[in-house]
Amino acid sequence: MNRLVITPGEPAGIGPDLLVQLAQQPPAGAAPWIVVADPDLLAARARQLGLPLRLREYTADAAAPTAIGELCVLPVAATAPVTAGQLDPANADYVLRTLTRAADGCLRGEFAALVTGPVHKGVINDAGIAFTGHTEFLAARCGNAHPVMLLAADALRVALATTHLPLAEVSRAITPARLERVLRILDHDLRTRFGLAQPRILVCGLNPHAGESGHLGREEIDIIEPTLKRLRAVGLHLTGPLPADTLFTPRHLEHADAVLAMYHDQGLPVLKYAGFGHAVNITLGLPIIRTSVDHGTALDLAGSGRAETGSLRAALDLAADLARRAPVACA
Ligand SMILES: NC(=O)C1=CN([C@@H]2O[C@H](COP(=O)(O)OP(=O)(O)OC[C@H]3O[C@@H](n4cnc5c(N)ncnc54)[C@H](O)[C@@H]3O)[C@@H](O)[C@H]2O)C=CC1
Ligand SMILES: NCC(=O)COP(=O)(O)O
Repeated sequence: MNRLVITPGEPAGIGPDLLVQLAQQPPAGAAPWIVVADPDLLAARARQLGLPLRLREYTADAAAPTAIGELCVLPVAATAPVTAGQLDPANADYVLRTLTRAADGCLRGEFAALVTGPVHKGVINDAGIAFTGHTEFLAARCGNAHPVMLLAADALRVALATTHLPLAEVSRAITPARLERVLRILDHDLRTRFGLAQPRILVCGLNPHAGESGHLGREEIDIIEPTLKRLRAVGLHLTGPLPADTLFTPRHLEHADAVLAMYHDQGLPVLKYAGFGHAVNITLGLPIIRTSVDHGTALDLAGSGRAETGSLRAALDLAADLARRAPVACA
């Protein structure tokens, strides 16, 4: 079984556009893919974009590669009518039903990997559902796995010690236990999923100038350095903590396979500057393979035909590669 499953994400965003647009292109990668979505929504978005679309209903035992202009759809009905560009909390449960169906299919081996389109975290919360992101949602769905967010663009890979956390909570969350868990998962998954025999990981400090010997913060001295020392002793190849402002320069990066940033906006702006439009988000630490686009819902572009499919294609290609390369086993 090498089928990939895709969730378009927020129905008012560009996710449905990207699927309709992708259907017009030669198939991405060798693996067939199935979309979990409302067929009427996809047909309506295709009409709005003025693009031809044939929908074929998915059946578990007959998933041939999809022809140009066609999507293979596992139908899940939207809760409320969808207008491109207009969020509606009534469809928050629809978004989560598509994700749940796709993730559960991966967990039971029906699909080889999950590729997600962008969701709108705010509107799901507006519907009264606590939700910080796919990463945390999928970790919970996979039996409370510890997820590690990694974004990759060309040779640059940036992982995060914390995911969707308000900045005011980050320092408290950088504990020896969390850092050790994240670094072990990162090292393990770079070996098993990316085929790196001895991954070289650069670790950012948390504070300006990595704390300036304790004068600008003590997390480096009290938490990060001792954790790195302990993990080096068991064979992990770790450099740091390094000041984040100079770590992301060629002199350091040419000697690294991945960077561990302490929080979302320490690492991702650099990654997106380097590769927005073709970067891929990968969730490590799960018992399933999950890749995703590097961008959000882009409500301003939904239904316009101006959304670019580069990151979704890259996410599909990487998901197919990862599924071919390695069965998933957690650290
Ligand atoms: N994987 C996911 O589910 C992600 C979801 N989000 C969510 O998306 C929502 C909107 O986030 P923003 O910060 O506004 O980021 P955004 O990525 O949606 O938009 C930022 C800018 O990039 C443009 N853009 C985004 N994707 C594009 C594409 N494929 N082609 C051409 N231009 C594109 C947009 O038009 C906008 O100007 C938020 O609720 C956020 O949480 C954000 C990132 C990832
Ligand atoms: N900036 C990346 C991001 O927010 C992706 O979150 P997730 O929905 O993949 O957890």
